[in-house]
Amino acid sequence: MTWPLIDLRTTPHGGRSLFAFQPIAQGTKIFACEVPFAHVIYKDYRREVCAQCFAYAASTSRSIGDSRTWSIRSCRATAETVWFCTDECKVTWESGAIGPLIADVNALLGKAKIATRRNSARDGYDPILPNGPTAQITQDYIDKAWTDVEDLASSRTRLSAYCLTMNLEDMELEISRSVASAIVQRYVFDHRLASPVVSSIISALDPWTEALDLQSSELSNVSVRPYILAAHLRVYAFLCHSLPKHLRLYVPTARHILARDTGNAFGIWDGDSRDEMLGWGLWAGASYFNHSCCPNVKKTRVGRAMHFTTSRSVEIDEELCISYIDTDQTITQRRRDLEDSWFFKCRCQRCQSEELGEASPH
Ligand SMILES: C[S@@+](CC[C@H](N)C(=O)[O-])C[C@H]1O[C@@H](n2cnc3c(N)ncnc32)[C@H](O)[C@@H]1O
Repeated sequence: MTWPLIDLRTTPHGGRSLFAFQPIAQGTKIFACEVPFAHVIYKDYRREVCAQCFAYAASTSRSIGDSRTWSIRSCRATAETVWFCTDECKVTWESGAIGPLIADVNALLGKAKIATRRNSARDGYDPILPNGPTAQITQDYIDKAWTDVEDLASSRTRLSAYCLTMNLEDMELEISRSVASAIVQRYVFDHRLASPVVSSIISALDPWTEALDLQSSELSNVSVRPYILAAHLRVYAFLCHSLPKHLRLYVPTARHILARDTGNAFGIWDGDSRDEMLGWGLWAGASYFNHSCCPNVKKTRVGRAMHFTTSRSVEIDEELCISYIDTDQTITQRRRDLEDSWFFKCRCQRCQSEELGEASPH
């Protein structure tokens, strides 16, 4: 699928961004990404979220007493049980190559996590970090930590010893599942078990290459939240230890996926009201949209797909932006949200003119 109305260009203010190739009327669908390249639904929501279309059971229950979980399920001996909103979703999921393989892998990861619980005395220190967790964060420090964990993973004996006492946390298991879902997709495409759903912005790229082409936020993320590095190293070690051999080959790419997850992934929400975040996903092509505090594009999740529609008419060569945050806030709150969670200073037109207003004498 090609998208003739949009064009990827480099900006002076925010890396690459999408622009209008021609004037576009309000309400036009300019891009859709049919499936997430990596995703996870949080453990607590798995019975309530359809594994095929991500429909949330509680959104459809009309009165008190209505069931808030789905009852149609797929349970194969080798796989994690998953639930569906309709028989149609179940049939679609079961006839695809990717969903059942991800469920198989998730069953393995769930069992492997239980084995890591044997030592529950981690108390904040993890030998996987070089020089302890308080060292200054630089790119060299991060690179050294990754070299060390790759070295650990090169010996099955040392890796097993480490993993059996690592006490992987629940959120680290969720991150592992998300990375594993990308690895399964790569495996399926490489072995031609299914054709990739190509909905690329850069049409020559397959979804895997496109995901790895996204901007990395590794250094900014780890600098703001140093504990993320230890979590990512544990996820890497855990995946090297737990995945079957044919998938383990792809684990070296985990660092690149993890570096691109924060800063590019979208939350999977229950609906427009965004009361509950059910998990997250990486819709690779969709992450080329920059942010604006006065956006002209609206992002909507339609089942597994992300659709992008103009929210007003757009002129030729105008930048096409969504909003990453609540834009009803003041410039100070917006800046704080973008800098804390997205690690950048917003250079959109609204922020620039509000900045000038702040600077000018009253
Ligand atoms: C999801 S990516 C968007 C695509 C990205 N520009 C690229 O080249 O891959 C988000 C990153 O784009 C940049 N960005 C997005 N919106 C911006 C804005 N309004 N002002 C400055 N930088 C922005 C920031 O570096 C941010 O971390």
